[in-house]
Amino acid sequence: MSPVAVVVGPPGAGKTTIGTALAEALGVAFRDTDADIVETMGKSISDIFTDGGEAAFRAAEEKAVAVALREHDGVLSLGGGAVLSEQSRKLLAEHTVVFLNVGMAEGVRRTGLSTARPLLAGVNPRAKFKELLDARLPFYREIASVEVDTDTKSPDEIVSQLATVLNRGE
Ligand SMILES: Nc1ncnc2c1ncn2[C@@H]1O[C@H](COP(=O)(O)OP(=O)(O)OP(=O)(O)O)[C@@H](O)[C@H]1O
Ligand SMILES: O=C(O)C1=C[C@@H](O)[C@@H](O)[C@H](O)C1
Ligand SMILES: [Mg+2]
Repeated sequence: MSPVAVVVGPPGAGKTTIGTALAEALGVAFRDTDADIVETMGKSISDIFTDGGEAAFRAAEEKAVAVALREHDGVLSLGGGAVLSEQSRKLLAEHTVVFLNVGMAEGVRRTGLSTARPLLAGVNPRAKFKELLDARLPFYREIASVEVDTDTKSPDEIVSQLATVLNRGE
C-alpha cells in the first residue's frame, strides 16, 4: 500500500487545505500526520512542544510518518518539519511527493499568530519563517516529485493542476 501523493511544504503552504481538496478530487481518503500525532499523544501540538520540547514532537512525527506511509493509500499530508528526519526522507524517496512552496511574506500572512504553530509563535515570526525555509528548502526539493509555487494561486487552481499532473483526471 502506498499513498497516491504525499504533500510536504512549509507552514501555511496549504498542505492540509490542498491535501483535503486533492483527496476529494481524486476520490480517495485524506490523512494528515499532524492529526495522527495529536490523536496518538492525546494532546495538542502546542502542548506536545510545551511538555516535551521539539525533540518529543519530532520523535512522535518520525513514527507517525513511517506508519502512515505504510498504511495509507490516499493523499497524505505531513507536518512542515517532517522532512528534517533523515529516516523519513529515505522513506519518502520511494513515494510520489508534492512540494507546496510558499514565500516568507505569504507564509507568515497565512499562518498569522496561530498558537497551533508553536515554532512560529515567537517574537519575530518573519525571521523564524525565513530560517525554517532556508534550512528546509534543500530537503523539500531532495524528495519532491513535483513542486508547486502557491503564493499567487488559489487552492482550486493548485488542486486542478495537481490532479492533472497525478494523471487521475479532475
Ligand atoms: N493557495 C492558497 N491561497 C490562499 N490561502 C491559502 C492557500 N492555501 C492555504 N491557504 C490558507 O492558508 C492557511 C494555512 O493553510 P493550511 O493549514 O492548509 O497550511 P499547512 O501547510 O497545512 O500548515 P501547517 O504546516 O501549519 O500544518 C489556511 O487559512 C488556508 O485557508
Ligand atoms: O514547520 C514545523 O516544524 C511544524 C509544522 C506543523 O505542521 C506541525 O507539524 C508543527 O507545528 C511543526
Ligand atoms: Mg497542516
